[in-house]
Amino acid sequence: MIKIACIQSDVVLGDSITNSMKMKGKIIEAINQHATVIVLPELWTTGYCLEEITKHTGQQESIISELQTIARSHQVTIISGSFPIEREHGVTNTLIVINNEGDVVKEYDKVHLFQLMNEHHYLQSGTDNGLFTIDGLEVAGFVCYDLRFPEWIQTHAVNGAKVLFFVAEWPIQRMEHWETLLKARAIENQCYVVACNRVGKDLANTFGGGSVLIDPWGEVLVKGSTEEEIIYGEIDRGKVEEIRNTIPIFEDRKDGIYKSFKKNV
Ligand SMILES: NC(=O)CCC(=O)C(=O)O
Repeated sequence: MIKIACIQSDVVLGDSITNSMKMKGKIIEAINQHATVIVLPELWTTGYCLEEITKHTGQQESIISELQTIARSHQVTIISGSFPIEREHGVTNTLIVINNEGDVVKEYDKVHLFQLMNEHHYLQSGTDNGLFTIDGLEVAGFVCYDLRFPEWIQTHAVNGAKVLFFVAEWPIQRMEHWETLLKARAIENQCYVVACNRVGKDLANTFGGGSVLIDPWGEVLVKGSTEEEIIYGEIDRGKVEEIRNTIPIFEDRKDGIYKSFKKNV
């Protein structure tokens, strides 16, 4: 069993220092509750202050380094939400994974930028996949709007992922979509889904929380409210195999037919 914690926090817009001080306290709280995998939301250090995002990118490295120290000292994995990262071609919205030895083992740049929140004007999208491992278990991580692209997620399941992590700033008016899509991704991929969303408001949006742990049969094991809180749940490594043996969708897929699809009319 792997004990997971999702830290569903509020974010002070454009204040990486305040946000990181608060988050470090919450991570220690989760460690004291014996969580060994800790998940944080999307852009939790800055929020969506995209117009001035380049002012904040310089502060991210030292925050990531502090998280690495916590991960190493307490031997926990931190799926540390996403950060604005300055790259040669521009700023990316990047999921960072730190393993229980304190090493950054994955940097996944959000592939699908969300136009409704102006990401395409300020950020660059990624092209790499979200696969990584936790103690030998193959898993994958995604950022918020990526959730709406089932082919992208399923490609990771076909390539071995057994747990799908989503980090998000998902507004409250679309919570029905959030819950339905997360459940669908769990059922259609026969994977655990772990999703961590922020709460609170920025200048344009109120965010809905509702962080959740769903098993590979689609059962919701634990679900957050619309307030700040840490939700806890457990992943049973054997459960994915059990569900995949019951309905063997990965054996029954017809990849060849999907790829050779031609419209005849
Ligand atoms: N931060 C995001 O990518 C938000 C995605 C979202 O709200 C949606 O409805 O999709």
